[in-house]
Amino acid sequence: MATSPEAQPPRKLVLVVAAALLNQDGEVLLAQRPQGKPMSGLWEFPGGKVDPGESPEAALKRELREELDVIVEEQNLEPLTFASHAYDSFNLLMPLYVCREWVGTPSGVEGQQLAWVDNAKLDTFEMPAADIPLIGPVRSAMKKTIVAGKDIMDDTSNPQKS
Ligand SMILES: Nc1nc2c([nH]c(=O)n2[C@H]2C[C@H](O)[C@@H](COP(=O)(O)OP(=O)(O)OP(=O)(O)O)O2)c(=O)[nH]1
Repeated sequence: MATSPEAQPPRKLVLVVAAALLNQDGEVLLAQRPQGKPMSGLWEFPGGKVDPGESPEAALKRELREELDVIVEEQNLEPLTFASHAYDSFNLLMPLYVCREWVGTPSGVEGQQLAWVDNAKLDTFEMPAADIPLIGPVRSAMKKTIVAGKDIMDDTSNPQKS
């Protein structure tokens, strides 16, 4: 007998916010989930759960400070896309922001490995199932950085363009 959606056990909704930090070379920062946590070893976008009463942007600013020791301004968090994924025990809803400006050098405060990853290598990092549909939009944002950077270089090397 086919199961109707109503027959599925209820899962709680978990709201997580995450950031694709993009550097000037068009690379994105990924963090490896530490041992002892669910999905350990997989590579994810830095972020975490939104606390009750907290705005998504405030939560992301807090998580990036706690996890990476970087300061971001909310105005530098640009909404990109979101993930909506049914894990076995919960439904994940995860807005993903692009961040191109921050203060500080990202470091793995909680002992997590970090990697700056270029477009060509993104496929080689194993990510949580929820993140797979995010890769396309992140790649587009990475390409935009490189195109914008090239325009700036072209402008400085060609004074007649200014
Ligand atoms: N930060 C982040 N979390 C992700 C991504 N993809 C994905 O499925 N997740 C899931 C993993 C976790 O279940 C949840 C993130 O919550 P979290 O990092 O605050 O929680 P956690 O499981 O590490 O542990 P805890 O804080 O509850 O102790 O979202 C991603 O790209 N970034």
